Formats: sequence, C-alpha cells, structure tokens
Amino acid sequence: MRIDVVTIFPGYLAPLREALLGRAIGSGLLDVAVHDLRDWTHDVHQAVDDSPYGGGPGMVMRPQVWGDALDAVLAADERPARLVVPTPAGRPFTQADAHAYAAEERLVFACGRYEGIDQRVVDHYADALPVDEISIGDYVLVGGEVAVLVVVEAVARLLPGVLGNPRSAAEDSFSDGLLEGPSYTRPEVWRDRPVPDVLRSGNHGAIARWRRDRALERTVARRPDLLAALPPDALDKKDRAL
Ligand SMILES: CN1CCN(Cc2ccc(Cn3ccc4ccc(-c5n[nH]c(N)c5C#N)cc43)cc2)CC1
Repeated sequence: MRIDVVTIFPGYLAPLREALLGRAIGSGLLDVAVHDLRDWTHDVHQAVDDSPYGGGPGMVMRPQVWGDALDAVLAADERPARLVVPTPAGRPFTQADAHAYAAEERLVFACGRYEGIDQRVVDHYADALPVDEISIGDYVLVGGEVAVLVVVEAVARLLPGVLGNPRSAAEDSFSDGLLEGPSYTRPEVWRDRPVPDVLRSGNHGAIARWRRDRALERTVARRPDLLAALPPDALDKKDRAL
C-alpha cells in the first residue's frame, strides 16, 4: 500500500516512521510519502489560506494550492487512490473503515488547517476518485495531521505482516462488537491485588466465559450504544443472563 500525506506541517507526520509503522515501511509493506503543501505555492509569502466568503472567524485554505498539490501527488503513481480528508464535520471513522482502507492500493490524505479546506477541492476530486471526509471523534483539533496519524496506524496494523501476532487484529476490540475486557500478566499479586483465579485455572471454557462476561459488563457500562448496534443473534442465553 502507498500512503501520501499533504500537509503544511510535514514534521507532524514524523511518528509515522517510528516503531511498528517504521518497520512496516522498512520492510516494504507500506510506502509513505509526506508532501509540504507550500511546495505548490507561488507567491513570496507562500500563502495557503484566505478569508472566508460570507464572513466568519478564521481563514479557509485556498483551492488553487490544494488543486496543484493533489494533481501532482495523484499523478505520481498510477495505482487507484482514495482521497481521505479529516474534518470535524466528517463521518465518524470506524474500525470497519480501517478494514476497508486496508484493502485500498493507495490512500492520499489531505491535512487541512485553519477552518478547513475550500469545499470545492473535495467536490472537484469526488468527480474523479473516491473521497471520504472523516472525523476521528467528537472533539475539536487544530488540524488534520493528528487524525491522519490515528487513521494510518489503525489501517497499517491490519496489513498482513505488520503485526507480529495476526491474531491481535483478528481479536480486536469491536471485532465482536464488544469492548475488550481487562488483561493481566505477572506477577500473580501486585500491591495486594491478585490476578483473578479463573485466569490461572487452566480451564479454557471458564476463562472464555469469564472474559466474555467482563467484556459485556464493560460494554454495558461504557458503550451501551455498541450493544444496541449488535445483531439480534449476537448475544446468547448466557450473555443475556449476565
Ligand atoms: C466558528 N466555528 C466554525 C466551525 N469550526 C469548526 C472547525 C474547523 C476546523 C478546525 C481545525 N481543523 C482544520 C482542519 C482540520 C481537520 C480535522 C479536524 C478535526 N477536529 N476534530 C476532529 N475529530 C477532526 C478530525 N478528523 C480539525 C481541523 C477546527 C474546528 C470552528 C469554528
């Protein structure tokens, strides 16, 4: 998979080259190119923004610069691409999106700043390729770069060979529609707090039941919306007895 990121703060994307993602890049599983939007400005001030039509606070990113940048970036590789534009007004990014994006040959991310990117940029490219305006959560950031780091990590970990243990991705939180329950490791007792006996029992059936119960409890307490979204047959009689 090839990933391109266009931003006015290339340094913000440096973490992409660390740790797991850095190894994925090094092993050729992932090809990442970060582009400075200002490389496509032509004025001495390298202006990328201007005042909003209709008034209002802040500035809006100019379509011309974005058009020149995205034309050049898209033309640099013949693989079909999906353009992903993080925005507070975007559709919520989900684990299902991460799986869908992991199947793409190429993702191009447009990182906005200020009050966002002139809408005509999204409208223009939507005539030529799939374009997603996504949000990583109901809180307000200052730009799209952090969202790109989140999305790229969520996607890259699903690529074959990136995670040391492929079972991790297969048994993700949300993969069965529930939150993950608590995890424990050595020592058996830490500051007078023991590991739950069932986890040391060797009784795999009882362990699976215990883990499912804890996942259900946590989901009820923290994300009742996930329960409501489960298909009718997702909970068995024992689940409902909890
Ligand atoms: C008067 N009001 C009119 C509405 N604006 C709304 C607004 C517009 C842009 C920005 C800053 N920004 C610029 C590009 C960009 C991309 C993503 C995100 C982002 N934030 N939160 C997420 N989950 C994000 C994601 N993914 C923020 C971004 C902040 C707030 C505020 C002022």
